[in-house]
Amino acid sequence: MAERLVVDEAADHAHELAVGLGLHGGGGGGVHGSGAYVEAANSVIVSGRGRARKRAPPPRRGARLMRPRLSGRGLYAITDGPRADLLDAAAAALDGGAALLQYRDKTADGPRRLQEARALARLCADRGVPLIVNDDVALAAAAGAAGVHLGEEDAAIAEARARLGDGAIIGASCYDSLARARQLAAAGADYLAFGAFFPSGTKPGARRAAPALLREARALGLPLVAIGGITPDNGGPLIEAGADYLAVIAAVFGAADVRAAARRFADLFARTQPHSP
Ligand SMILES: Cc1ncc(COP(=O)(O)OP(=O)(O)O)c(N)n1
Ligand SMILES: Cc1ncsc1CCOP(=O)(O)O
Ligand SMILES: [Mg+2]
Repeated sequence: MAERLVVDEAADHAHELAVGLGLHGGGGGGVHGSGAYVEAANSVIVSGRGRARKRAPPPRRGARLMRPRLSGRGLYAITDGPRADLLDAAAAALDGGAALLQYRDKTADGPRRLQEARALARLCADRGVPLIVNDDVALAAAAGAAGVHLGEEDAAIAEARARLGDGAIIGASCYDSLARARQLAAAGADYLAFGAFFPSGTKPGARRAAPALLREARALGLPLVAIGGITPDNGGPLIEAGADYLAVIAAVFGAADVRAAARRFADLFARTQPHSP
């Protein structure tokens, strides 16, 4: 236990170092590191710097190092495609209290996507909020994002983990399937996303899921994300059912006042708790 605390202390110190050195694209909010971050944590332990007092034993093969990569709850704001004011809109969502940000841009404009993803990664690092890139593992790596979100048409978790490292946040779409959620949890997903829970103008053809699925998925022990047509007015029951994060596009980035829209979700989380099973 004492050794575990030493590891955690060293990790905190190394996190600051890694962010300061620009080694860590995301960070804060309970996220623990990229590959560089984990290496930095270990070097702190080995060199005896900071408050580290004793060298920790090497982690068991396959064991998760230190704390989970994602903890907490709140709004998971997802960008809504090309827009001239992307950075300002993203900053407003963070000002409003978004706990996670996803860069989702389905265009094939590689140079613009790279430039935007890098700018968002810097913004998020400054705010201590993880940036997740949708679909594109290579873009997440090139931008220095905290992680990637993968659906059924995207790369496998193992491929993303190999490319992004042990500290990356890898989220996975489970749609309406608990069986798929079990598989993805076993494959190393850091959060499980379900939905769509409501009709979505952003993705009209999205498969639908029912809130009871969230209640069942709690047993998997990973953070749960709900997506699809979510607003501050309909999101409460999803939190009560077990959603740690509400992933939202239109009700945040389609709002005239993005900051105020994000704030309404932050307020919803502040006043809503999960129901016990
Ligand atoms: C948090 C979150 N959950 C689900 C999705 C959807 O992913 P996917 O099914 O791959 O669909 P696209 O977003 O790629 O159209 C998501 N992006 N984020
Ligand atoms: C990407 C995605 N996957 C299922 S629904 C959806 C879109 C969510 O956007 P909105 O919050 O605008 O319904
Ligand atoms: Mg996808």
